[in-house]
Amino acid sequence: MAYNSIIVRVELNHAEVNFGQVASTIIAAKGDISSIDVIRPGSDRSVRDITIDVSDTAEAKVVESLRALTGVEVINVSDRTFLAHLGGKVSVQPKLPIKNRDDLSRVYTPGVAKVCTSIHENPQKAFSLTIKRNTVAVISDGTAVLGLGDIGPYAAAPVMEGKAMLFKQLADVDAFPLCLDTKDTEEIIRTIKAVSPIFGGINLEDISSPRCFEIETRLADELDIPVFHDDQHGTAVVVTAGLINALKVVGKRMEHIRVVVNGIGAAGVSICKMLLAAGVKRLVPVDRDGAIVRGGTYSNPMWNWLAEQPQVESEPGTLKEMIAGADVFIGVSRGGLLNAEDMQKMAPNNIVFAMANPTPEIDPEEALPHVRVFATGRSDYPNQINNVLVFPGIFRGALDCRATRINEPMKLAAARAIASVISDGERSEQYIIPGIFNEEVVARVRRAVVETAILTGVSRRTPPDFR
Ligand SMILES: NC(=O)C1=CN([C@@H]2O[C@H](COP(=O)(O)OP(=O)(O)OC[C@H]3O[C@@H](n4cnc5c(N)ncnc54)[C@H](O)[C@@H]3O)[C@@H](O)[C@H]2O)C=CC1
Ligand SMILES: CC(=O)C(=O)O
Ligand SMILES: [Mg+2]
Repeated sequence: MAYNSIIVRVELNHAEVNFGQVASTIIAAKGDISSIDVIRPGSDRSVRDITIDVSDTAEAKVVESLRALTGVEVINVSDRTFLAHLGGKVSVQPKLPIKNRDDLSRVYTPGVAKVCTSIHENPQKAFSLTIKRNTVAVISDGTAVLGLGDIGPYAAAPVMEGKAMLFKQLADVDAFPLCLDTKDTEEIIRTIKAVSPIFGGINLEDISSPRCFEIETRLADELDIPVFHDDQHGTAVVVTAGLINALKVVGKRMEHIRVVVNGIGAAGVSICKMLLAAGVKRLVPVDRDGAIVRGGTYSNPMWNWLAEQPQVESEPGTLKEMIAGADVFIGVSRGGLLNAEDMQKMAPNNIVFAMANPTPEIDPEEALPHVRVFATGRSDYPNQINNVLVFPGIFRGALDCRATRINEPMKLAAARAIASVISDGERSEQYIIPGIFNEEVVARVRRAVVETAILTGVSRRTPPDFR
């Protein structure tokens, strides 16, 4: 169930109603009052803003009950989430002021010309003399936005702006959202290559599979800056980190577990690949039409790759059949596919990562009594497994060492670094993955990424703290 925060502005006629009755009405309609602001006091009438946390399903009921209360006039209902988006969420700020003509002639023409000439003579100077060294593009075509599907480039923008905010706040990376009005693979590749000179890295986001695989591979090969499809690799890294710790909690090992991954799209393919690299020996990838089996033939080339892996089971079946006896379920598909009965069919000491956003594959309240370690992609339950734990630190490290790419060893090092933030004494069912605001996360991921980039020969610079 999704929760929202609304602000209801009400005028109370004190001869007919008191605030206690208003509060009781809200609570009876399943709203939770988090703050009250008096906008206009008065002995006969007063105006107040009441901030109410409420589930999606109860929101209309709360407002209707207030409207029905004698002596209450509902003046306005505003949704705090929409308010936070008014005018967008990011802006571009100059780093120095232009106070006089002298400043002007330095940052712009004529002074700027000699800097341009210098970069023309040595293009590598773009890293030191432009925003390239700290700027990443967050690029989507809007075809697989969260679990909402193909909602197009305009509707994708709030997610891309949100990622840009997270890049800046968590890792001081300047990120710019770009939403492309094309779904054509070649046109996307051409466009990204054409805009790439100003960027030090490309974070691909919410591009549906299987196009995302070719787009990323081609760009990574054809550009000399890191190209990272966050939904594939960011997700695989954070899942691997969470699983390393969850297995320690339940006392199982990668080599012995049977894992069902549901939703073999961008995130699912990359998760399967990383789990195989991490030592999983029994893997059941499942998509809409059921299990992808060893020896099967599919139109999706990545599914064919999976069908060739010896660790992939050969038994066909639906998700509900395949989940029986599984030690681990990882969902990167869509919301509301499973129920308590399915959880009960799993092996004892089961681990469930229901990561579809914004609605997980199973309602957490329904799952929790039947699952030993439970995680979602959401921030309102413990164990938020979300790629936001990965992309800021990975790019911080890659930019700092001017990596030409983000390779497999760098991703595995990042996963281990995230898992290592939680000590043996701290680890528990409710704490397998560090919180997003834990400053150790970016610091450790950055360090692991830079060290591994240097070791694997993809860095072009050694940051001062590594010399
Ligand atoms: N928590 C996190 O950090 C992340 C969560 N996700 C979530 O994972 C989901 C998938 O994301 P992407 O891989 O980027 O999308 P995608 O569009 O590339 O892949 C989705 C896959 O799920 C499959 N699918 C849809 N309905 C299904 C069903 N009923 N049963 C089995 N498979 C089904 C589709 O056929 C497709 O292969 C989304 O809900 C997204 O929000 C994705 C990335 C990170
Ligand atoms: C978190 C994320 O990237 C997604 O749900 O698509
Ligand atoms: Mg995404």
